[in-house]
Amino acid sequence: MSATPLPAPRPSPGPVPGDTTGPASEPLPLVVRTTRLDALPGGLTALVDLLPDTRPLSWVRRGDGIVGWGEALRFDTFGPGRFADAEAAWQATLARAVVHDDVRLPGTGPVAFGTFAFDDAGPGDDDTEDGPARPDGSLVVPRVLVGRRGDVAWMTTVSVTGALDAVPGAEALRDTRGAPVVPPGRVTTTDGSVAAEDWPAVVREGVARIQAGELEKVVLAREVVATAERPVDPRWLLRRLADRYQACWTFSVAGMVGATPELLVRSEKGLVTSRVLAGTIRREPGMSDDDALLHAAQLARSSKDLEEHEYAVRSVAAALEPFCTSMNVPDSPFVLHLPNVMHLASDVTGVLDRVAGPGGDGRPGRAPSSLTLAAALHPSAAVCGTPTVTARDLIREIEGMDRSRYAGPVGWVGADGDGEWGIALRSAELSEADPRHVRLFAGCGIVAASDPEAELAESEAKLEPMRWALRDD
Ligand SMILES: C=C(O[C@@H]1C=C(C(=O)O)C=C[C@H]1O)C(=O)O
Repeated sequence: MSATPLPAPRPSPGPVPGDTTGPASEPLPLVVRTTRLDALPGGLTALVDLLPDTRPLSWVRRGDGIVGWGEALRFDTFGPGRFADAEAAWQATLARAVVHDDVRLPGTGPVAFGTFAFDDAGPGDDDTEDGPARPDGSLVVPRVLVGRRGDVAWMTTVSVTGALDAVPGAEALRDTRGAPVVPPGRVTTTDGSVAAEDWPAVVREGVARIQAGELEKVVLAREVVATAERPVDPRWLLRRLADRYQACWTFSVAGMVGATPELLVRSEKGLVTSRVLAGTIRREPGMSDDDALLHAAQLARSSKDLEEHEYAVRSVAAALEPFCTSMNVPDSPFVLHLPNVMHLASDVTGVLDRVAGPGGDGRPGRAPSSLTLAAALHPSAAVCGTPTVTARDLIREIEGMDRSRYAGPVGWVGADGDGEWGIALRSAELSEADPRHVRLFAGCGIVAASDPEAELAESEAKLEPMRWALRDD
């Protein structure tokens, strides 16, 4: 973190509660109401199928999760203060919110979806002639949210007029049928800022720096730019990803879309979980289950992958430790099977320490929010390297790409601070300037024994989910 003064969060030009009352008066409170929904259809894509427009909000896995649309409130933040400013804006909003929550589960009541840049200082920090740079952090409170957790489904509406909206429910849902989802048509892809054939040289440089003793691990990424025949509708991507990548969290926030297998942090009722991934083997198309098991066994024994994994687990455990009274860090990873790759995976868990009450009177206070935890865990060695600052500096020096929000936290936070934040991997950033353009990203953990050509092949395998999601078949 740098010591430069932080820019204040800039509220977006979207509807802000204060707008209706003029500049001098207090902003109107958000009025939030959650009611149970009795008849939500089931299935892996049932939630994302509800989304009525091309600015969807989503956090869905195996048919459970939350989706939202409309923008009751949005906060855009910039630079190294992007997390703290977003948290402050969220707390200020909650302090004025009026909440009727009949369901009381994680994801009910007020919820903000968020997406944050990987780097404290991306090349996009300066405003351009076309307008202000893309924000480094965005929190979006939808006008309507629908969620499901097992047998329970709910709908939340958020009013910015200071009064309750009409009673939400099945009728309101029927009204949400919006613009049809349009497939992207023919898609062509081209190299991003570093051509695929030049990328192994970047990896080779990373290996050389590691072998020279500058650092132990660095995660290097590349991008591919896709151009579609028609504007890319994020709902097209969400439907395909939610259906095929069931073990992943299918997300969409402010133009960042993907299906990530990596959970930076979930915080729920005092328990925190992080699913750490590092160490990868490709799963060839058409590979039999027996062959997949052989590959999995090979991965579980690979000392290079186990080393990469160990760095990532240690970084997460070290970042969580100050917040926890007890933790469980598995001794050895399991193998997570995905349609395109297999990963070494560890679920790190902990019990949150209740920080002292505001008056220092010894009464239990509020635990840190999931957003604060995500900020503390970011960037883990799974997406940056070890040691963190050396790896981050090397990424800035040799990667040759603006990561933007790729590999940054993406997810949601609720009123009590509970929430879920993934790492924006297997992801794409939709262009605001031209909705036919999409940047796809993939990166690989590099250690002393890494082979640059094998890493290029691994990055291709990690691009596969988004390449496939863009397909028009
Ligand atoms: C950086 C990415 O993935 C990360 C790197 C991995 C690896 O190098 O083995 C595995 C999972 C992720 O933590 C990516 O998908 O872009």
